Amino acid sequence: MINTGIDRIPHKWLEEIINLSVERIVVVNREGMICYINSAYCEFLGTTVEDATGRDVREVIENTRMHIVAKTGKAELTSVQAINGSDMVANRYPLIVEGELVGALGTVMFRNPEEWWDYKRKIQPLLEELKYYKKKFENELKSKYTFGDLIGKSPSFLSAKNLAERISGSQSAVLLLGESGTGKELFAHAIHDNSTRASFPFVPINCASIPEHLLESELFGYDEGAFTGAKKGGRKGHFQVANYGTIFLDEIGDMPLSMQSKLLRVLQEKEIQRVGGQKSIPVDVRVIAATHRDLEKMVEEGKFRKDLYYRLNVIKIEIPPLRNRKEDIHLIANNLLKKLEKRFFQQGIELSEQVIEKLQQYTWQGNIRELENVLERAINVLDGKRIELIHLPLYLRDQDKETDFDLEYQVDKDVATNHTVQPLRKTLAHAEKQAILLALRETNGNKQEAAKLLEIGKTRFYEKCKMYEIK
Ligand SMILES: Nc1ncnc2c1ncn2[C@@H]1O[C@H](COP(=O)(O)OP(=O)(O)OP(=O)(O)O)[C@@H](O)[C@H]1O
Repeated sequence: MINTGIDRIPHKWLEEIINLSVERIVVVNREGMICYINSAYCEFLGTTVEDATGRDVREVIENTRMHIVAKTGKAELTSVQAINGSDMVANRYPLIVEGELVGALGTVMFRNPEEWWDYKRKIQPLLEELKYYKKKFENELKSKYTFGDLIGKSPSFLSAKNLAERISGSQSAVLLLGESGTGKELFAHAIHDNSTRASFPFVPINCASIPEHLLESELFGYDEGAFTGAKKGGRKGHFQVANYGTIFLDEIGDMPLSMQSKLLRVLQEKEIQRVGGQKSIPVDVRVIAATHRDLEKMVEEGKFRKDLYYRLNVIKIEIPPLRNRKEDIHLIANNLLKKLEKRFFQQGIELSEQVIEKLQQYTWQGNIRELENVLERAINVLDGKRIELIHLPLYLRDQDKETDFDLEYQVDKDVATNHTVQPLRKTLAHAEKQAILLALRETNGNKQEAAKLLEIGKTRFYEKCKMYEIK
């Protein structure tokens, strides 16, 4: 046998050596009976060495796992154990002598109570801060709106809302279409909230706001050393964070083509690969995508992948613009006022009849977001409780002047309500295409007749048909 030198240490030194190396120590046999426990540990536990020795460790130490380590032979290092209302850090080692598991040895870190208090004083605020951010992070990953928050009673809005409610439980992808500010994000929150995934994360991403070169690592994460500046240990991407939950890809129409193919692969394979990583990581995520762009047209123009469009467009929900549901304006305005009252610590603010009328006349290019801004501005300049015309921005107040202009430059009602101002070139092209289609309809597809109706030559007519891709 190798002489380790321990034999040369006088026996009565041993206990002091142990006590100096670790303040609190306990040794149990395979049955979990305490063979040895030092007085410092006993003092901390509020017992005595005489009382504790020979007893089952579970009777002496709260939340202990020493009896388990004595059986499994597997060490448990730096595990947090609550004793006497404090979180202690315990190390538990299997005691193996001559190759045989004979029990376990446990130590509790910190050499004396002062050290523990000192540690606690330094660490406790950090733990609390960590807890606070953890909670905040978890809350941020929860859906913040329910279907109850989606205000509107107009048939077109209700049909979108009912469809969204009906398909919430499904696992299929959803595509939300609608102008900016119509409430696409609200719909996505509500769908997640009403789904079986509600207790898992809801992760909203704005594809337009992330620089192209970062999008992949943001969505799929990266491994350590993937690029200069990559964090040690790598980082999870949004898809991994959203596991078992829902990812909301807002402004999907702004996703670069190169990224579209990567997204398509993830949707098909249901697994991701981190940037710089080799491993495929399975993910179970429902995708809700949204855009204000005309995706079909983008597909035609080769700006959006057709296969990805079909993947995302399993359930399409179109949210109508505010100007097409004027009957909802008053209702939504009142609802927004209630929210704003809370923010501004006010109560009982109301809209005058003329204001309601003005709000209903306006075309709301920015939809509900614009309405929200108009009301917030009004509250800021309000003296009493009633929002009057004077509290509205000039462009809204002076709609009468617009009416004068309307009288002078009479615009068809249909054009005024359904069309936004486009570059003249685009508007003319649109009108020309419509005129050709109308003529062809009138003549049952006879091109010569149609050209005659339009009073243009045959060659020009064929050229234009080619240009507008009319067969
Ligand atoms: N039906 C609704 N009832 C009440 N408030 C709504 C409704 N729809 C939208 N809002 C409010 O309007 C604002 C804009 O909504 P949201 O961000 O969901 O629109 P969006 O279509 O996603 O816009 P963007 O395309 O610009 O991202 C939000 O403040 C939201 O609370």
